Amino acid sequence: MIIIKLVSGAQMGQIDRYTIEELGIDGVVLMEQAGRRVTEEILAEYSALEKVVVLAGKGNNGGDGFIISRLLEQEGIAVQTFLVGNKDEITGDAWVNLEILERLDDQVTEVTTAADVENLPSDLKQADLIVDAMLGTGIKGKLRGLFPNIIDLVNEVNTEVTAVDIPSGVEADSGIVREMAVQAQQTVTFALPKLGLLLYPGAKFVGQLKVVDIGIPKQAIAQQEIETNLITADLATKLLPLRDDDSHKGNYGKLLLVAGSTGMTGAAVLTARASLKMGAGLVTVGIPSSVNPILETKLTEAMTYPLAETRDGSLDVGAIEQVEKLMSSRDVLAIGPGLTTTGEVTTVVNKLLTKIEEPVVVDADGLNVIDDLEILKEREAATILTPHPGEMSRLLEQPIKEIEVNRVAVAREFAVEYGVILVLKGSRTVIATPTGEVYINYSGNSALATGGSGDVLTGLITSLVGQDLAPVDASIIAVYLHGLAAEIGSEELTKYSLVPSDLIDYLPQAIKAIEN
Ligand SMILES: NC(=O)C1=CN([C@@H]2O[C@H](COP(=O)(O)OP(=O)(O)OC[C@H]3O[C@@H](n4cnc5c(N)ncnc54)[C@H](O)[C@@H]3O)[C@@H](O)[C@H]2O)[C@@H](O)CC1
Ligand SMILES: [K+]
Repeated sequence: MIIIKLVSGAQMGQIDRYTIEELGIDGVVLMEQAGRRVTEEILAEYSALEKVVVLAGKGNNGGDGFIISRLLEQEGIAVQTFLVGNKDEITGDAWVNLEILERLDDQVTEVTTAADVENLPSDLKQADLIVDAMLGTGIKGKLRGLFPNIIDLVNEVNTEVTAVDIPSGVEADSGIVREMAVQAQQTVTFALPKLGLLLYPGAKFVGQLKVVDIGIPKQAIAQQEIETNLITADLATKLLPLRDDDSHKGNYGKLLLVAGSTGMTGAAVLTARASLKMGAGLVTVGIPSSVNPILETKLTEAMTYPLAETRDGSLDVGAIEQVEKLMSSRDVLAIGPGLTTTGEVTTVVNKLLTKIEEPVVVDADGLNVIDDLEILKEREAATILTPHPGEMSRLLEQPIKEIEVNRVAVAREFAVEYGVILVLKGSRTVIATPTGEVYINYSGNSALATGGSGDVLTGLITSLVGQDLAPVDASIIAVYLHGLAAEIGSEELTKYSLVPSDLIDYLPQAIKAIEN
């Protein structure tokens, strides 16, 4: 599948409602499929189950749990079902399934008091598997009642857990975990992945994620406007530009990278090398003149251009005209890595953002010195901003924490408001477009959490924009390959030892993996 849509809890609810009310597929039928699919995944994963504990909540997630209890019993497995709540509080489809279970004489034990909770640990410990069907997409606010205690117990025992739809305690819309959530080894989710399964901190609790079809028709999904997509390998493959044998360097873009300053030439080198390795035609690095000789020795294929500088070795306003001139024969500008924020850098960056008529990628110090966001709205060519949460926090004048718990919404609102492509970095990088489309990246690991990896990403994005890719497509491929190179590289070098220049060395393997 090339595009995988990601849904919020509310969107999934709408899809369910449409399926039931407009299409007339009974909710009990959907629930039966849901329970059956989870049971199949459990049986496929665990071949020798003897004892299973199903923990059910009072909503439809619990209803799925009752079905799983019934189906596992039918397989000859000893199942104990606990309902966190009173039986007489159960309604609708969940009630139908609770009744069936009771008619089959499969006991459902109510857990309603602290004393009941104290009795749970021995059963949890003795089980081969716990099925978490307590809370699904219907969770609201802080965990109430006995849930915090029960979730603690589940996480303390050594028994493996399969979560139904979403680990209890994780919010489907955001991945927010208010105080705790069930730590699952496997999560079987219905129809479409929920955002909260991919976004941190929720993602940590999911274990292996399986998305199963429960018979919701495509039409019900199409009827929802879903603007959040998962970046898949297939999507990266589809977008990767082909290279024609009958081509020359002019076909692959002329890049100008304005980067580096005294003490930070490495940033310029990483950006330039990454852009070349991604296939750029011609790369020029504009750098404060006194450090130009360093770049000349560190870079072989790229050209360098000494720019006017102040006494401290950072850009001087004289660089504005120089860059404008250079850009008259270049296709794309990247500005920011290693520039520093001192002296006249602010004026240089802000002026260039208003003057340059080609696409611009702004990163690092380039982002830190934007003093008026309104100038972004006035640009006609594409602008790609690649902040990490700290830079985003400065741009928006909002605490990092608020950005971290709201990555998708923050990125989307900013991209729409200012008409830019926003690449909000972090585990699960979020790319948002001026029309409000969002792409979430799944590749990558903690090896990327080190100074310099952002410079590599900037090089990749700029390179692909230079190769005439739409800015959003360039960002999608770059972010995906960047993460994939980290995954491949850290297999050999470990997540500790992989450094950004290694990322560039592993880029060819990442490209090979997605090349058709
Ligand atoms: N709607 C449908 O047609 C289908 C829904 N399915 C299941 O239904 C689930 C959603 O069901 P519901 O909307 O009933 O919601 P849930 O079952 O996820 O949760 C609702 C229950 O949790 C309680 N609750 C909510 N927040 C709480 C908190 N913070 N602390 C303590 N208790 C809290 C509510 O009082 C209510 O009893 C999905 O996750 C999925 O598992 C599946 O059966 C497939 C079909
Ligand atoms: K659950």
